[in-house]
Amino acid sequence: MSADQVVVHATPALLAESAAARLITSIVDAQTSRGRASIVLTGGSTGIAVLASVNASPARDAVDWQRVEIWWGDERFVPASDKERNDLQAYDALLGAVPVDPARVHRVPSSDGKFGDDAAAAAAWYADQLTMVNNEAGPWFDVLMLGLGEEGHTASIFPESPAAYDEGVTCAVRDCPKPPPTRVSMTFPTLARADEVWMMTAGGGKADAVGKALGGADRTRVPAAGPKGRRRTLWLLDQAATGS
Ligand SMILES: O=C(O)[C@H](O)[C@@H](O)[C@H](O)[C@H](O)COP(=O)(O)O
Repeated sequence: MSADQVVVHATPALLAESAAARLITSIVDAQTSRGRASIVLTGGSTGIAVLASVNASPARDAVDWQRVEIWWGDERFVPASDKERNDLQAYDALLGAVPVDPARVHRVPSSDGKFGDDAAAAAAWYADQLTMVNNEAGPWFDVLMLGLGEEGHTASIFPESPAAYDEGVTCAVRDCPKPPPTRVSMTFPTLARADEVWMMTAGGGKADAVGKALGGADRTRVPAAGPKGRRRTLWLLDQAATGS
């Protein structure tokens, strides 16, 4: 596994624009070489800003949006219409403006969906979808995007939480320190199934977590240290998140 690569941009806006350009190119490259592309979206301000930048990009429609498999690394387990939903924020930022194939947009069930308030059942269903769709050898995802929190969480895996030790495909997260409290998250084994992992964050508040993760912290204590791409792991940061 190659060493993590760090790319630093002067501002959060440049980070979002650059990551958006990188994402468009990565999807086009995957579709050219493999006939399809599979990406994992993240919630959080940086993750959504990247999607908005993709939508605003003149190159947006270089992507064949019909042939993109779209997943979420984590989702807030709230009603489908709740603006806290990562999928709703992704639709507002990008997915509502491009011709995605609904059958290829893999949304995590909501708390008012077919499993009611059973987050574990929703997580299990999502795990089944992941294993059913990704039934070939090799990476499940071309690009897996993640944010991270000031205390080092990524997706909805928080330090020293049960999710940090879960060896399944997905898990239900309860009493999450970051509201909303109940979520569904991919686990470390699933976050390890990407060709490329992009850790994307901005702001001085994240500098300590970034430094610890890049410094080889244990993933159970600093979950952002865990996810690594099979071919490449990129840290896409603004200057403030480097702490310098
Ligand atoms: O659903 C979520 O909340 C996200 O997946 C979460 O992991 C997020 O990416 C980080 O908390 C960073 O969020 P910010 O970029 O807003 O700080």
